[in-house]
Amino acid sequence: MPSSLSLPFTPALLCNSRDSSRDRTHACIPQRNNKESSRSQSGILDLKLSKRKLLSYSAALGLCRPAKAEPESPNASASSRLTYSRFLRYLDEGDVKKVDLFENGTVAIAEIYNPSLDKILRVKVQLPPGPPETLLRKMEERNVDLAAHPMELSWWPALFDFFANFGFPLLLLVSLFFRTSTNNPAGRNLPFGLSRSKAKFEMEPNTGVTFDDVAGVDEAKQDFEEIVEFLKTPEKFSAVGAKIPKGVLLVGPPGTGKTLLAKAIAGEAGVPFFSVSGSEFVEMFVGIGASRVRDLFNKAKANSPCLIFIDEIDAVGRQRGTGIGGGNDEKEQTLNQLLTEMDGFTGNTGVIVIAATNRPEILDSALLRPGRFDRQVSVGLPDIRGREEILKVHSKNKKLDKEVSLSVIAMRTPGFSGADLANLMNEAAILAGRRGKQKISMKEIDDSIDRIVAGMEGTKMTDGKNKILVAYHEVGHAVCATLTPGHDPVQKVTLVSRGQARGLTWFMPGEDPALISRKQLFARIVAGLAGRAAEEVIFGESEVTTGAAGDLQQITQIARQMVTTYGMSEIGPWALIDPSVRSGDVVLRMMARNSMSEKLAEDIDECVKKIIETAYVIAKNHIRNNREAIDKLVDVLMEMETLAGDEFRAILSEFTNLPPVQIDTTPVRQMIEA
Ligand SMILES: Nc1ncnc2c1ncn2[C@@H]1O[C@H](COP(=O)(O)OP(=O)(O)OP(=O)(O)O)[C@@H](O)[C@H]1O
Ligand SMILES: [Zn+2]
Repeated sequence: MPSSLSLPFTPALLCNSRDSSRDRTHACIPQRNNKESSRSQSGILDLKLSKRKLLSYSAALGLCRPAKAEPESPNASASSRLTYSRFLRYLDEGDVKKVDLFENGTVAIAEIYNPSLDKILRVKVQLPPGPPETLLRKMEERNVDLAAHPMELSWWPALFDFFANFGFPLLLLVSLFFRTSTNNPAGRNLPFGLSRSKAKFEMEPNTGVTFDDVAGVDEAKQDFEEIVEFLKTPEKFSAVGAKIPKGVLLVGPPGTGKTLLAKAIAGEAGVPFFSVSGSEFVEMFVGIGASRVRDLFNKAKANSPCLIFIDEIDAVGRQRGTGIGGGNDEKEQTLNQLLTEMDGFTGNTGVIVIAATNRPEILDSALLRPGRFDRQVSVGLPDIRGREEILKVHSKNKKLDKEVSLSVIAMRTPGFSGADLANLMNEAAILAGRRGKQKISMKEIDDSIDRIVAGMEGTKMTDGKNKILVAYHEVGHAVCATLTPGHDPVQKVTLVSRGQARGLTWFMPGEDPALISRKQLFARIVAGLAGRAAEEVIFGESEVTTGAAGDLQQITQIARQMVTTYGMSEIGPWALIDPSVRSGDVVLRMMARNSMSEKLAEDIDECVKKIIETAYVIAKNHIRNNREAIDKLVDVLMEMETLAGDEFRAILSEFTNLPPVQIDTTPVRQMIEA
């Protein structure tokens, strides 16, 4: 079976973490394929091997430069790169001897035996974020000497790499540098007029953003009210000897409005807003970051009261002294300078520093000490009410059709961040424009959600065996989901491909995924297995395809989490894996597994297997017992290509008694408001 057929149903009914809710909304969808970062938020269902990961994985592969010196080269050093796929090949052949993992397991330095040279070569391999457990297991099985370093790879191998690529031009640059600096004995200037103190920060005298522009983060806004007051009238606080925090750490996943919130604080207080990104502080030349920090604080103090916003503080604020060879001097100097500046605020200088990160756990503890960033404010992904509020903000300047219901959109978009929702409304407006409409209708919004979640619409499948197979696979998902108590209702089933998915079955969530019962999780496993079950029952065991790969990854993940995280198995209500062990933290995950007894690890596998086997039997029974209905549904789907949830249920109910469907936001709202 061609691998292109793989993942026709990329099962998202089966949720994940950052996108957990989203997946829940739309079963059978691939993870979003738009801007994604490896920064993930631990959530109720953290699917490590989600499609999102697979996408970023292939992106990582795509990013690998053609190996400059593959291990065949006798000159290979650790800075020689090897593509991930070639690395896997060496691993399969047993030629990988030693692997050191860095950067949370995303970068490996591997020692590989090259038989033709009879030599061991050191290469650098970019791994996908959160390398699959199977990769670790494979390395263990092949007796690879594996060491994980909870630190970042020091800058010098990167420099090595840089020299290997740009050695000659760099020599030229260096000679130019000396020429210019001899002209300027103070050495204050760098080549080509790049002044050492050239500020890389931006200053907005008035952001024009207010709290009304930031929705769904009421608690965070409350936390900042006092700071706004202070920035408005610092003297009021100084007069009574009140000490106002100098630094606040804003923690939250990407796109949740951290920058917007910081701007709104400055806007509400009517003070200038200085912003800089942590990664911009750090430059190749040691000392520049520190001088930029000095510069920034000097300018801020001269403009007080004001607000400094440091985005991605983790880029400079990681724990110090952890790189190979003692760490990265430039970063350390920058961080030290930042600490010095913050300590240097005596009394109320009227400068507040807000820093944003989505990885507070990797920050140097010195940053979090009293007098520095000693307050933390969290902004999470918005809940259903928050999404509705954010949608209101972003539909203010848009012409919406009367039938457009923001609460229905909010319901259909669990897992979306504020930035995603802003993007959604914009996409819908563009689509309406392209369709020559005067107003945005629900159709444009629905299409935009599909596009954001599942990717661009693909080419139509031609009639033939593959199309029939995908139709049975999708109808299998939809029928089993409908017949299994606890599953969300089908929103639509379609053979229109999107992204890498050949067909999709979408579900309408009944509520936000804050609390999911065991029954619901089990129902997702049954429905997730139903595509494969349909293939097997209808076409025979030997005809099943690679199309269920994504489904299987997701349901396995859910089953494993039921056992290890949610205490929903015979092992009992224990957290067998520390929830802080997030999908990306491969090092911690390995340690967690290693610290477990053999017996416990076996028991976990046994329970996971049992859950999946039971669910598979149920799914196959549903397919066998409803064959007539399924055949009819496949006929109609082949003809129409897309079936709306109601149409689907109407046909299915001709053959079987269906449980009543409730697609109504009211109960959710009542629940939230209660
Ligand atoms: N809570 C929100 N209310 C209204 N709009 C929002 C909200 N959150 C995000 N947005 C929209 O998304 C855009 C991007 O958000 P912003 O840059 O503030 O996120 P961020 O958390 O700083 O992201 P990152 O971590 O990626 O820097 C905003 O300009 C705004 O249009
Ligand atoms: Zn499927």
